Amino acid sequence: MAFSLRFAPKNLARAPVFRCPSATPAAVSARCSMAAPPLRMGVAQMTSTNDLEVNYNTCSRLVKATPLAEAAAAGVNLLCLPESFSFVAAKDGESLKIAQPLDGPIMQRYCSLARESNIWLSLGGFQEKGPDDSHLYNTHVLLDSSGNIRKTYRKIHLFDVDVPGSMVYKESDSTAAGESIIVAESPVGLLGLTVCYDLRFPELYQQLRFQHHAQILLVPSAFTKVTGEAHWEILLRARAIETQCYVVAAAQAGRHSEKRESYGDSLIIDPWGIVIARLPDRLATGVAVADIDLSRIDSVRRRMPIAEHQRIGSCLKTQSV
Ligand SMILES: O=C(O)CNC(=O)[C@H](CS)NC(=O)CCC(=O)C(=O)O
Repeated sequence: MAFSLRFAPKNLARAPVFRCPSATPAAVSARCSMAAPPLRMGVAQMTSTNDLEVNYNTCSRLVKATPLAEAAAAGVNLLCLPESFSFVAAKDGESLKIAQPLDGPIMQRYCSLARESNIWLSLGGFQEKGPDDSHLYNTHVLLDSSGNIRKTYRKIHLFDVDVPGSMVYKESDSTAAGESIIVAESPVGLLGLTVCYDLRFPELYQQLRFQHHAQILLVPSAFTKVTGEAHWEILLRARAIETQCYVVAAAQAGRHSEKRESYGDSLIIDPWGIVIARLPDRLATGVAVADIDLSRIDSVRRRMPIAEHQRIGSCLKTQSV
C-alpha cells in the first residue's frame, strides 16, 4: 500500500505566542520568548472496502504513523478520517446489515485506538444503527484522546442524485436524515461537524460560523469521481472563504468495489481560502498535516468584517412581485 506523510510548507505555519501572566520581569521575558507548540491537524485518505477488519487495520496504521502532539514537538492534536472509514458497501443492503449502535464493538474498537494512541479522532461517517430496521444514520463521531465520544453529528443532507456518467445514488433508501447542527470543542478550536454532500448546502456552514461560532469546519467525504473532479476543491475553498474558517476535508480515494469509486484529494484550507495541505487523488492512502493558527482566523475576520456587514436576514425587507 502506497503511504505518504506530508507536511504543510513551513512559511504557512505561524505559531501562536504564549500570553505571560504577571511574574518577575526576568521570568516574563523568558516565558514570552517561548512560542506555544503549534496546534496541528492531520487529514487522512484511504480506500475503504466492505471488509471491516481490513479497514480497521488501515485506520490503525494511519493513526500510528501520525506524529502525536504528546510525543513530538510537531505532533498532531486531531486526526480526521473520511466518511465510511470503517465500511463501504459493495452491494445494496450491506451497510444496513453491519450498522451498530455507538456502544457496539465496531465503534468501541476505534475508541480504544484513540485511547491507546492518545489522539483525538474525527471519524467521518459511521453506519450507526438507525431508528428502524431499514434505516441507519450516517454519523460523524468525534473521539477525545481518552477514547470518549465527545459529540456525534448525523448527516442532514442525503445524497439522492443521478450522477451523470456514473450511477443513481439514493442514500435516503437506507439512511435517516439527522436534524441537528453540531459544534464541538476540541484542542484545536471549535469544530463544526458535517459530512460529504452537506458541502453543497452553504446555509449549514453559515449557521455553523455565524450562529455557533465555529472556527474549523470538518467535511469528511466519499465524493463521487465525476462530481469531485467538477466541484470538490471549489466548494471547499468557497466554504472556507465565506465563513473565514479552516476547512478540513478527509476523503475516500479510488476504487472500493466493482461499482463504487471515490474522488480523493483530501485538503486542509485556511480561512483565506489557501490550500495548506493536500493528498492528491493518486496517493490513495496517507496523512497530510497542517498547523491551525487561531490568530489567523482573527486577523482574516478583523480585516474583512463580514459578520458586521451581513444584512440579509436582519434589515432587508422582502418585496412582493
Ligand atoms: O454510501 C456510503 O457508503 C456512505 N455515503 C456516501 O458515500 C454518500 C451517500 S451515497 N455520498 C455522498 O454524499 C457523495 C456526495 C457527492 O459526491 C457530491 O455531492 O457530489
